[in-house]
Amino acid sequence: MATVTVLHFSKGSCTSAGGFVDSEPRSFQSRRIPNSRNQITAYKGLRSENIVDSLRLQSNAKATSTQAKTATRRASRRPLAVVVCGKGMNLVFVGAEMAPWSKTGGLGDVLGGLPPAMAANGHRVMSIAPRYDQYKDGWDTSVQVELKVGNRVETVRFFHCYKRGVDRVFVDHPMFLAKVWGKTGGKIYGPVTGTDYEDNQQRFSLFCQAALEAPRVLHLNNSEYYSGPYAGEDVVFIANDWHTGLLPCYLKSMHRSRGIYRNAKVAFCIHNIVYQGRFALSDFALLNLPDEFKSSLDFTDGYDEPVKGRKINWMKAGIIESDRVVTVSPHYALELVGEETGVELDGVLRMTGVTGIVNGMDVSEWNPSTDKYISTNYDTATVMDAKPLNKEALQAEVGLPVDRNIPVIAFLGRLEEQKGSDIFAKAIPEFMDENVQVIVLGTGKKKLERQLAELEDMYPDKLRAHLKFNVPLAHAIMGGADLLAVTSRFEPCGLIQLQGMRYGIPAVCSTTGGLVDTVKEGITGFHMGRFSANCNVVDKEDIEKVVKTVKRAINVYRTPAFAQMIQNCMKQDLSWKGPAKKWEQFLMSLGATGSEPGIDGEEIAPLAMENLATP
Ligand SMILES: Nc1ncnc2c1ncn2[C@@H]1O[C@H](COP(=O)(O)OP(=O)(O)O[C@H]2O[C@H](CO)[C@@H](O)[C@H](O)[C@H]2O)[C@@H](O)[C@H]1O
Repeated sequence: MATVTVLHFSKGSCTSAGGFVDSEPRSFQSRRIPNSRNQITAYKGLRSENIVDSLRLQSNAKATSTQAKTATRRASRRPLAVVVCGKGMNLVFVGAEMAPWSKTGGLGDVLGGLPPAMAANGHRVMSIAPRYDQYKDGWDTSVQVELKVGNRVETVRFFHCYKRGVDRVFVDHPMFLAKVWGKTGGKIYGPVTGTDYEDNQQRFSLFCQAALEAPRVLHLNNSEYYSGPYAGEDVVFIANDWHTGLLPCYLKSMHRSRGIYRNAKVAFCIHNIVYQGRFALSDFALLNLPDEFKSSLDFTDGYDEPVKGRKINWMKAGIIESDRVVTVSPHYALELVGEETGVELDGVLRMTGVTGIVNGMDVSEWNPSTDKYISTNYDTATVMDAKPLNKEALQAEVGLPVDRNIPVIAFLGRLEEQKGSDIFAKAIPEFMDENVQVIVLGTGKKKLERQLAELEDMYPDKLRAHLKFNVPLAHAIMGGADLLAVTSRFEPCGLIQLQGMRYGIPAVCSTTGGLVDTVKEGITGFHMGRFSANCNVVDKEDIEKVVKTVKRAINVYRTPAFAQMIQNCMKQDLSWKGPAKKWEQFLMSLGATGSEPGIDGEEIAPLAMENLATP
């Protein structure tokens, strides 16, 4: 029996079964030609007959004559040579968050950063998220589809922009925009953190269905190398977390049964197994799925929430109905199949298997040498001079005594049991006799926020608790802090420690999930050991682990070895480049028709405002 607390989502109310309305499928298989600066180099290497072949295929798909003429002109200008790049894949990422447009945490970061890295490697990439605000860079495509949700027919409209080589698609419906109005840090899933919208099942049922329509109905011509709808037989969908768990079910029941997406594949990515989308069994009728899918959703646990007894479980369906399952670090993949840590889906995951690929991070948004939120920019050569200046600026900004010689420990993240902010809070009084300052930036459960606010009252000259979602302050903390406390009970990958290392901050971290894969003891951080996964209590031994390791880190801070650790942290390539290659291998293994490897591209450098955390 797993001991991790599982959070449940509230149930919806409508009941009915039915189909959906759509437009005719279009068969289209373009020759994918890379589209970044580096990829243009590869394009030069294409033989002209490949390009002509590409044109013929494009024209089948109603590509415009202008495109054809342009490409012919290009082909005639470029030398003939051997083909140096693969054909790539048609990838469609689907997720409830997509930074910088929407983000409550790491899910948004991954949907923001991985797709451009895949595009840089020569794949044609779309990523789809709900439209939670009137994004000024998201244009109305005027394309609408009607979808059945519960017993209603709903109209969704697609908005779009093309950035960093990716078609970003936003699904527009009042269930998203009117509920959230841009407050994506806190209102994507419910009116306040920890409370869910009553109609979350209808919202995400609609979203999954819309995401399956987008590649088919949108005729996108933003890339100079790709055009037309994505949907041939070779689309690979990457569904992320429970909100997209029904995507493979709808693909089979609504599309494949009608001869569409026959060879399309779905990979299901688990960012956090604790959120599974468990609802009352009777809600199955809301989902417009044939009975044959009932067993994939059917789930029994020992909890009374949201109802006693049998339930449906969206994540379970995502795992079972997808072609392959992947998660965000190899160590977490091992934990997922463990009885104590698989949160009651370990048995299912042992059957399906799960691959672990460690996340990358957005090295453009998080770049100490260009970061506009820190007072003194720096790199590996200048970090030792710049850090003290940034620390002083940070201390002044948060209202702590300004002293460059005091080590500053930061804690940044959602204030939830997963992140162990309660363990950290209990440990703080035990090391406050040290000459140290603590800065917390986080928002989350009120109980946990209060706990930190009380500590600020206790230590007005040593601790600040900023209970907000504040991107500029997050950057300023990375620029000025010395140590990063990551006290997670479990951590699938963790992006905080990657961001910290990029800014020369060794992590003081628990030994779990992706923290095992990304933080090396004595080299890039300090490991505390594994904590109890029981979210209902704070284990005394875990408090001691935090205290002991924080004190150990403070002692190293005062030695030359710490300077070496800063260098070790900063010299790593933490970008999406390496993970994107692993993702390519993984997605190739799904065997979608026509899939070929891409090229060795560089991450497409963000231009202008594309990479800022708020659109
Ligand atoms: N108060 C605040 N103000 C400003 N920015 C804030 C903030 N609190 C958090 N952030 C930002 O939100 C992101 C949090 O990412 P994490 O990966 O650490 O956690 P999360 O648990 O949300 O993600 C889940 O998904 C990701 C992606 O797969 C996994 O890495 C992770 O382990 C898993 O739990 C970071 O970019 C961080 O800077």
